[in-house]
Amino acid sequence: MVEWTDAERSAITGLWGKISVDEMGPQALARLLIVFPWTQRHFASFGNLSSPAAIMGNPKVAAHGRTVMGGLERAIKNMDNIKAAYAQLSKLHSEKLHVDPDNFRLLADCITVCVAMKFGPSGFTADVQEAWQKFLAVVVSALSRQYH
Ligand code: HEM
Repeated sequence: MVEWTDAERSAITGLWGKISVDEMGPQALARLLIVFPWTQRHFASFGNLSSPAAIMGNPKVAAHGRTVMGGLERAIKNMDNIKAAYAQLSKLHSEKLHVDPDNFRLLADCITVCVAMKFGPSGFTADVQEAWQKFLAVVVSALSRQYH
């Protein structure tokens, strides 16, 4: 079981409170598809992904970015049992969507880059970064749990 200090909890929930899912979700998913183009193969039904501009302007990318980022709310609300909170979502990504679990970490890193750019060094301090990356590592591990 993951232990959180009070300082980590407040850093994570404080940062989450400032994050706009509608802004960060589309940015992070677009960044994933641009920087790691092999991830595009899961989104063949999304239409035009032929260039960074096409990806950033694609409304289906934006909508799914909001879905994925909104999915983090579940972990925020279940910080003491993230594994159970994501059991179904892990099964979906493994058994139905066949997403390679390495990609979870790539998306987590894209989210962190977008958040760091948004809040800068004064908002995204070293302490906040450490707690946030621990949080995303737990999310990634929980999502990878149902793979075998
Ligand atoms: C932080 C990591 C991730 C989270 C929290 C997450 C969350 C979600 C959520 C909440 C859904 C909607 C599930 C539903 O409709 O019941 C979803 C669907 C999906 N996810 Fe993820 N996801 C993550 C990473 C990824 C990655 C890395 C990929 C592929 C590279 C991916 C591919 C998909 C696909 C293809 C769908 C279905 C899209 C559709 O057809 O509507 N996910 N994900």
